[in-house]
Amino acid sequence: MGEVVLMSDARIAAIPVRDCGEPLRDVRRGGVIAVDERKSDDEGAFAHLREGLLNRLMDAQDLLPRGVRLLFVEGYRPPSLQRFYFERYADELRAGHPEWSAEQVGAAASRYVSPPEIAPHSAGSAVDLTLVSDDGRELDLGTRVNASPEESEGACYTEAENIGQEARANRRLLSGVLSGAGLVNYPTEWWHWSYGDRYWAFVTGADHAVYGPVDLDRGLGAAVAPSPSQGD
Ligand SMILES: C[C@@H](N)C(=O)N[C@H](C)C(=O)O
Ligand SMILES: [Zn+2]
Repeated sequence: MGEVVLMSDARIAAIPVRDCGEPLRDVRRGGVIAVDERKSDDEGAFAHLREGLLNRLMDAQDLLPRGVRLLFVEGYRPPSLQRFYFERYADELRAGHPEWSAEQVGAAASRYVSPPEIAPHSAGSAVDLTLVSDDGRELDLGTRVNASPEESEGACYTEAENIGQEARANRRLLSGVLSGAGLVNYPTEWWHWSYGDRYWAFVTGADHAVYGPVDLDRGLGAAVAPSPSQGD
């Protein structure tokens, strides 16, 4: 397995954000991408992505062989929800490892949930997804989407070796089409991919991220971009 750089790494937070102001779009419009409702919320926030990411997802869909589709699970996540996920998991880790320092808890938590300050989902620049057959059956990717490192004994890591051959082949297929469309993977989660955020900038060598945190503008599904220098 190659080096795993966690979201909590100081090199990620150090990357400046110059938000391009692109809107959020609803993935459900147009019906090109299959959408799973397991993360749905009253406002449909979960189904939103930055336009540039959605376009790339549609490119990736086109690269898949006949009979296989992307299954979108979660995109935009309001900062309050991100904080809730992060704190809940950090609490679990603290309870299991009372001897850990705050830094150890933060790093371990960021294997599975991004620190709220840099969260790509809250920028509309990350997507959790898997593969389905035409008849809606989820393909074997080795673990369920959102299996934690503890639950999956590390099999959630994209390059984990404790998964079967079919799951490995399906991960290769998913990685091939998403990388081909310009997305980058978070290596602790086979289902988490992003474009335009700080992690993407780190992996691709871009000198800044193009998407920072946004608010969902109710009704319009547009993004309210923060000040362009945010994160500098
Ligand atoms: C919680 C999981 N679905 C996820 O999205 N994790 C990444 C690292 C995140 O929170 O950005
Ligand atoms: Zn994710």
